[in-house]
Parts: sequence; C-alpha cells; structure tokens
Amino acid sequence: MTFGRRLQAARQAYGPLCVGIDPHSSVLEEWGVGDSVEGLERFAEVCVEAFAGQVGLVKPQSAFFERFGSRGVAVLEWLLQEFRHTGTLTVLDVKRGDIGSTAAAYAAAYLDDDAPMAADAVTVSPFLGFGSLEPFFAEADRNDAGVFVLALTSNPEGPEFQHANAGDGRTVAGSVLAQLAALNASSAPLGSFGAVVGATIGETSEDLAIDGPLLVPGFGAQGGTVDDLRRLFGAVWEQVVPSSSRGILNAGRDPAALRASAQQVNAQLVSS
Ligand SMILES: O=C(O)c1cc(=O)[nH]c(=O)n1[C@@H]1O[C@H](COP(=O)(O)O)[C@@H](O)[C@H]1O
Repeated sequence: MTFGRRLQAARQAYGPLCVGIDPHSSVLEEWGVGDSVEGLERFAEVCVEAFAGQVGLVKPQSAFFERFGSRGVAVLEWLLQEFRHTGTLTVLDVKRGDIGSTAAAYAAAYLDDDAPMAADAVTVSPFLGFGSLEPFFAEADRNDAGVFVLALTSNPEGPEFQHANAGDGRTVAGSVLAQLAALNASSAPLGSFGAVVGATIGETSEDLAIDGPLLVPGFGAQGGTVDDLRRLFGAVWEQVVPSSSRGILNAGRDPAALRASAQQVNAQLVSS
C-alpha cells in the first residue's frame, strides 16, 4: 500500500499527531538518563515503549543521534526497525538534498526497504532544484515510501529564500508546492509526496492543496497552537500532520505519561 494511503489510515486510527523524537541533551538530562550513548539507548527504548502502535507517526531527527557518532546512528537504526510493522509510521528527518547521482544514494540509504536505516518517509531540501529530488521520488515509488519536501519552514529565516520570486510568477515555496501537487495528481485519495509547512508562518497565500500530506512542525515548543493550525490549514485539514517534539517529550521518561501527553494532544486536534 502506498505511503499516502498508509498515512491516511494511521491518521484515522490514531489521530493526526506526529511525535518528534529529538534526543536533545537537555531532554536526556531532564529524563535523568544522562547525555551519553547509554542515555540515548534508554531514551530510545522508552520512546518505542511509549509510542509504537500508539500514535500515527513518529519523526526521529537524525542530528540528535549522529552527535554520538556511529553508536548513536546504531541507536537510530534500532529505533527505526523497532517501529516497523507496529502501525506507527516513521519519518526520518534528515533534510537531505544533493546532485542527482548522490541523491540516489541518499534515497537508497533511507527509503530502500532492505536498508539498515529504512524509514517509511524522509525529509528533503529542494535547494538544489526540485528536479534534483527525482531519485527520492523514484525510490519512494519503488518501496511504497514517502518524501516530505521543505516548502514554508517554521524558522524565522525561511521567508528570505522561500518567499523569493522563482521567475515564473510564483514564489520558490509556491513552485515547490505546485510541483508536489503535479506529482500527486493521480494518487487519490492522498499522494505520497508531502510538503513541510510550519505552524508558525503566520499566514500564507500559497495553495496548500497538494493532494499529499502536509507535515507541520513548529507546533508546541516553537509557539504554534491548535488555533494556528485550524486557521492556516482548515481547508486541507485531513492532510495535515502536526509534529511536536519537545512539547511531548517534556512529559518525562515514564512511557505512560508520554503516551498520555500524545493522546491528549491528539484529542485536542480532533475536537478543535
Ligand atoms: O522538517 C522538519 O521536521 C522541520 C521543519 C521546520 O520547518 N521546522 C522544524 O522545526 N522542523 C523539525 O521539527 C522539530 C521541531 O521540534 P520541536 O520544536 O521540539 O517540536 C525539529 O526536529 C526540527 O528539526
């Protein structure tokens, strides 16, 4: 089954929330597991216990694992494998992008079903041109995986590039969104190629109806609220996957408390 359909099913079963798995040093310290590889291992075990088969998606951020070197990457691999076939989809947040031949190697590393670090979807950056992402889309197609392309990011520096004129009457973000919509055109009810749009962008005149999922970080710790989500994404609500990392992980190391925190946010999102 395609990633778009699997995402739609997971969203319906568990709610729209994606839990960001970001082992910041401050989170590891607050959890009392220590900012070390051993602490990272314990953190990962708790996250699997708390969220596998309990939320629709999780989004591990690679940098927080990579900072421990190969042993940290091994923990990330373990975590991704543990979530497989639990009903919870994984979005590996690595924001990759490179010339085509290298992009193909990145795509194989994260989206080939047999790769040690295989995830259900990956985040990519379109800075080398939207066309340079083609190997990611092709690999995703071969493996029923998904790709999320940065479009309107949650950080304040984003508009400098993303609002710039792309030369065809559209902004850079608008061009990314339009090209995603074209890729998803024959994939009803939901395509597998999504956009990243921050909850903190304030307002936008861009067309967010890309027939694919919208991954929405900036919700929670960065200030984005449920009201912001409804205002920005009301028309495309069924495609929205709000993502919160610290906002959920701040519940601490008790798996039941973490799960309850995610369920509470899901309930707010569904009833809003
Ligand atoms: O692609 C992302 O996930 C992402 C895009 C974006 O525009 N803004 C953004 O914050 N993120 C990621 O989303 C997470 C946000 O974490 P919290 O602010 O703790 O919820 C981090 O892993 C960021 O790297």
